[in-house]
Formats: sequence, structure tokens, C-alpha cells
Amino acid sequence: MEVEKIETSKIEITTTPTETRSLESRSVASEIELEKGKLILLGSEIKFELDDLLRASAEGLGKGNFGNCYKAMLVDGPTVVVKRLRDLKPLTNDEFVRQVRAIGDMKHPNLLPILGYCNTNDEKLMLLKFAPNGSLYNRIHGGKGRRDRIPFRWSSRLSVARGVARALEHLHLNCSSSQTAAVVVPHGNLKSTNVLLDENDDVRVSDYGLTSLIALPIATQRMISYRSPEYLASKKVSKKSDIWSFGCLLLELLTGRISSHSAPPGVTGADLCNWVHRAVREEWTAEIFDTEIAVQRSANSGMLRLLQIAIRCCDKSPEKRPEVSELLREVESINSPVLDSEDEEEDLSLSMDQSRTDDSIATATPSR
Ligand SMILES: Nc1ncnc2c1ncn2[C@@H]1O[C@H](COP(=O)(O)OP(=O)(O)OP(=O)(O)O)[C@@H](O)[C@H]1O
Repeated sequence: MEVEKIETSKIEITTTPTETRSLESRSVASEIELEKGKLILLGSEIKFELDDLLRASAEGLGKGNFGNCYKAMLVDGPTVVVKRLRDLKPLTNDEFVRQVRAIGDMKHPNLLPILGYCNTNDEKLMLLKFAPNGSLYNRIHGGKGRRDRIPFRWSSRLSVARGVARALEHLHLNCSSSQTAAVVVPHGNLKSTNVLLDENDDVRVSDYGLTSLIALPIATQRMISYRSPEYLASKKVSKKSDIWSFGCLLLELLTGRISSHSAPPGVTGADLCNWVHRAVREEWTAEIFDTEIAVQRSANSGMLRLLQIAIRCCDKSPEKRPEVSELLREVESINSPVLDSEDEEEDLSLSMDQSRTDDSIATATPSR
């Protein structure tokens, strides 16, 4: 089937076959060549033309495992993210389009929407909504020990855990009925840099469904699910591998420590599953929690409950991990306490505490 024949409410902009256009950059020298390019916008949420995107100034957001991300600021238009994909499976153009559309159909308030895509022989791009409040990774670890850090309180962490669990439930319940049915692990790369926060600090999980696009040898090297105990032991992944990734994410959220599974290049992380198991075994559980939330005493029982859920998710044996719906029910049943004044006072003094530097967090190998 030809790309052009797919029936949809789309805006399709095609350059002439000989035309070569580039996405200009003011701050980061990055150029994306779009030869014979087609930009296809999905849905009606945003409307702009290829020329608008080409004129936008681009800023590099980071070098991911599967390509670079650029923030493109359109003149008099929205800010969007362009994700340049590489190391894809050898898909035909039609297969690529079908897979991207299937991923785009997975709509949910806690999933980052795919706004469109560009599919040429030379370039495969995904156009994503920009999340202005950055990633969960930055929210947990950024500016630790600095005076201007805004404390990341328990109620906000709990609402992130809920948002991610809702997104995961949606992916797990819907992936089998979509074109991505062949995908055994619906997210595959759940980690704190792929949990984004929108302008209201609501969770927007990104990079879901990429296992349907990325070549398997690359996926096994770079995706979180392929670091799960079952993959290491038997080279098998499943939906339960996402549950394990979610457990690791919860441990990062609770401990405030960088997980080795999701540490960006050049940053040392810790094996949080092992560390937390040891802490529980040796009964120093109180030391597990990030000091920024541990001071919120009225929330301690909720933290312990979330910790128990995280530990079950990280069980070495996939069968012992909860199903996603059970998991969501449990996370949602944890009450968010009203912050009392004692907590607030302690939080304030904690935010002024200079003892925890960025360096100590960057090398966050738990030691005891
Ligand atoms: N839509 C977005 N809005 C805001 N920031 C984003 C958006 N998409 C990605 N980012 C940020 O850009 C950076 C690069 O993202 P990218 O997804 O390419 O790599 P990654 O998440 O670090 O690793 P991986 O490729 O394994 O997902 C990350 O810090 C990510 O949080």
C-alpha cells in the first residue's frame, strides 16, 4: 500500500523530488536534511506546514540511544520536539508508517502524543509534543543541594507514580489489539528520562512502542527491558519486563538515587534493586528514602507501601510480579496526605541544606 493512499485526517506536505531542505539551528549546530520529504501531521491538535518547521530554530535536547532530539520553536507557532530515529529495523516505508501510526493511536492523557512523522529514504523523524517541565530524571536529581532547588515532595512523587502506572496500564491493555501486536513488551524502555512533565507537571510517558521500530540487536543492547533478570537468564522479555522497569523507576523516585539501569552516558548509577533488597534484609529501611521526602513523616506509611510495591515489581521471577491493573489499583489506593506544618518547616531547612552536592548524587552508588 502506498503511503499516500492511507485514509486519515492529515495535513500532508510534500517537497518536490529534487528539493533539499534543512531544519535551521540557532543555538545548536544541527541540520536535518529533508530530501523528497513528507511531513505528516496526525490529528488536528496542531497545524503548521513543513516550511514553518524548517524555519524554526532548533535546540538539541540530548543524544538518545536511538537518535537525537531537537526542540523546534516555530515562529508564531508551537514548540515541538523532532526525534531523529536511527538503528531501525529494515522496514519498508509502508511498514514504518503503519507502525508509527499504531504508536500514535495509543492515545492517553499520560502518554506523550506523537504529533506527526516524516518518512523519507534518508530520514525517519517523529514529531512529538514538547514537555516544558522536562524529565523525571531532572526533577529527581537536578540541582540537588542547591539553594534554588524546589523540593520534590511526596505528593508530587506519588502523583508521578500514579501517572506512569496509568500510562503503562493503557499500553499493556491496548497493545495486543493494535498493529503492534507482535510486540511482547509494550513500552520496553521505561526509565526516568522517558517520563516527561508537561506544563501542569502531569506525567507524559514517552518513547513507548519503539520496540516495533528498533532493530532487535540494538534494542537488546540499549533498552531497559533487556536488562531485566529474565532477559539476562533466558533471553526472554514480556509485559512483565515493563513491570520490572516500573519497579526500578519507583525505587529511583523513592530513594532519590540514580539507577544504573537508566543513568545517562557518563553518569554512574547504582543497582537499586539489590541495594534496596539488602536494606530491607538488614533492617535499615528508614535509610532507603530520599531525605527530601523522608522528613515528611505523615507520609511515611505511603512511602513504605510504595516501596513494597516496587520490591514486588522488581522480583527476579516475572510470574511473581503483579499484573499492571493490580499494580495500578495498589498505587492508586495510597493516600496522599495533607502536608502538615512540621513537614513544611523541615522541608524548608532541607532545601537550604548544602551538604548534598550534585557530585555526590551523580556518583550515587549507595554505600553502607
Ligand atoms: N518531548 C520532549 N519534551 C521535553 N524533553 C524531551 C522530550 N523528548 C525527549 N526529551 C529529553 O531529551 C533528552 C533526549 O531524549 P531521548 O529520548 O532521545 O533520549 P533518552 O531518553 O536519554 O534515552 P533513550 O534514547 O534511551 O530514550 C532526554 O533528556 C529527554 O528527557
